[in-house]
Amino acid sequence: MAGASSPPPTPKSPKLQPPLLERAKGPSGLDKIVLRDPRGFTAEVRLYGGQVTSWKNEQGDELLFVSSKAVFKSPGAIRGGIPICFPQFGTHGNLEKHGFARNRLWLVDDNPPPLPVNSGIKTYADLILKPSEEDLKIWPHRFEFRLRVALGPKGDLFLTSRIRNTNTDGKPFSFTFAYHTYFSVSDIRCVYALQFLFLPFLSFFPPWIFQAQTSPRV
Ligand SMILES: O=P(O)(O)OC[C@H]1O[C@@H](O)[C@H](O)[C@@H](O)[C@@H]1O
Repeated sequence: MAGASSPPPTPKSPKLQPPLLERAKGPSGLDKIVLRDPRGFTAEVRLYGGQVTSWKNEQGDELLFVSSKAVFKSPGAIRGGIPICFPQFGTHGNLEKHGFARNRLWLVDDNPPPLPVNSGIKTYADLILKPSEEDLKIWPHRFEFRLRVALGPKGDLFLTSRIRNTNTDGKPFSFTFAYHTYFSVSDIRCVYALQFLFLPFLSFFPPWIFQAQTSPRV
C-alpha cells in the first residue's frame, strides 16, 4: 500500500501514434485517404477511380504494382493498384473498356449504412460513386456504389462493394464488375489462388470458352 508520503507516480508520456486515417490533399483538393494499421500495415485509396494504389506490410514492402508512368487524373485510368471495373468488365458491352467507375472522381461517404461488425477491423475508409447526368446518357441507370477499404487484424486488405439500384421507377439493371488487381509478384511460379479451384472461368484466349480452374497455381 502506498504511504501518504510516497511521491505521486510519474505519468507515463502517451505513446504517439500516427492517425489511423489521414486525408491527403493533392494539388486539386482531396486526393487520397491513407489507412494505417497500428501494427504498421498501410493502404492508400485514391478518390480518382476509388482506386487502392498502395498496400504495404509492416516492413513497408509494397504489395501492389503501380506503373512508374501511371497518371493519377482524368481522363485515363490509373495503371496499377486495384482499378474497379464497373458497370462493365472488359469489352463485354457497349461502354468504354472496363466501364467508367475507374475514371470518375468518387466522394468520401461520411455516413455509410452499417456493415456487419468485424471486431478485428479498426481502420477503414468509405467512398461512394453516383452517376452524373453525363454518365446517365451513356448508361441510363441510377445507382449508388459504396466501397469500403479496410485493413484487417493481420494487415489483410478488405474491399467491400455495395451497389444499390436507385432508379426512381425501380427498373432493374445488370452489370459486370471486377477488382482488377495488380499484385506485385517477384515470382509468378510461387503464386497460388486457392479459392478459385474448380470454378468456371471464361478464357480470354482462343477458343474463348468457359473452362474450369484445375490447379490453384496462377
Ligand atoms: O489497358 P486497360 O484498359 O487499363 O486494361 C487493363 C488490362 O485489362 C485486361 O482485362 C486486359 O486483358 C489487359 O490486356 C489490359 O492491359
